[in-house]
Amino acid sequence: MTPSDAAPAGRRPALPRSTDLTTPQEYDVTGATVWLTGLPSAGKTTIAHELAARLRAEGRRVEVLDGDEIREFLSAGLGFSREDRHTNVQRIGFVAELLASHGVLVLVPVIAPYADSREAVRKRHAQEGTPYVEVHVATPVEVCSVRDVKGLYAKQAAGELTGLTGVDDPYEAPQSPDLRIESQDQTVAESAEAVFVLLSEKGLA
Ligand SMILES: Nc1ncnc2c1ncn2[C@@H]1O[C@H](COP(=O)(O)OS(=O)(=O)O)[C@@H](OP(=O)(O)O)[C@H]1O
Ligand SMILES: Nc1ncnc2c1ncn2[C@@H]1O[C@H](COP(=O)(O)OP(=O)(O)O)[C@@H](O)[C@H]1O
Repeated sequence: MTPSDAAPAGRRPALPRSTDLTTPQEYDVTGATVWLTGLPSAGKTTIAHELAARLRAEGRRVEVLDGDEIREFLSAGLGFSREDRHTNVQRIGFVAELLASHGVLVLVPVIAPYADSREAVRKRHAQEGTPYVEVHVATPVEVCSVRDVKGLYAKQAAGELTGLTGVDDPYEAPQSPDLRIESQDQTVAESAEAVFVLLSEKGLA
């Protein structure tokens, strides 16, 4: 590596400028992690997929790191204790940052209930110089429990499940997210559009 190739402190080296990449856009484009935090049934997954479709239509490379899929593979064996949730969130944050550092827009619809876990992910991104955006899907628990997409609120109420985030397990709401979405007052398209506008304003979409 020559001195001119050296990366700024804390940043992994950029891809070398070589002729074997098909187009300059492949490495000039800025990636980012967009973390959608909120209660079960808040709308995180739905907004992520709506936004992903919109971004792909604009020609962006997008990955959705879905919480359920991650728990099936990368975080197989982890439960919902505070420690396991922290480990899960750090693993997802690690993968998200890697992808984002290579120009991918990474959408992460994962509860991430603890402020210190989210802060650690934000710090990792800052250390690597990778953009990180926090979106709080702030749907009230009363609305989430009526939606109850996976039947978890009903199970908790029936005594078949304990430790449900926002009911009998903590959810530490972000104090100053980059965006707060009140999904109970919006259509899915409006919620996704709000994130898209934010990304555009930040030069990330
Ligand atoms: N006890 C309890 N509390 C909260 N959520 C629960 C629980 N048990 C199962 N689930 C379902 O697990 C889905 C994935 O959780 P996450 O990986 O996003 O959670 S965490 O960030 O590790 O806390 C999460 O998905 P979403 O509903 O999409 O949020 C829940 O449906
Ligand atoms: N503005 C909105 N944004 C996102 N979801 C919404 C909105 N309005 C209604 N919904 C509905 O709420 C439910 C949210 O479910 P889901 O996306 O799986 O939540 P989560 O991933 O947060 O657990 C879906 O049935 C979705 O259609």
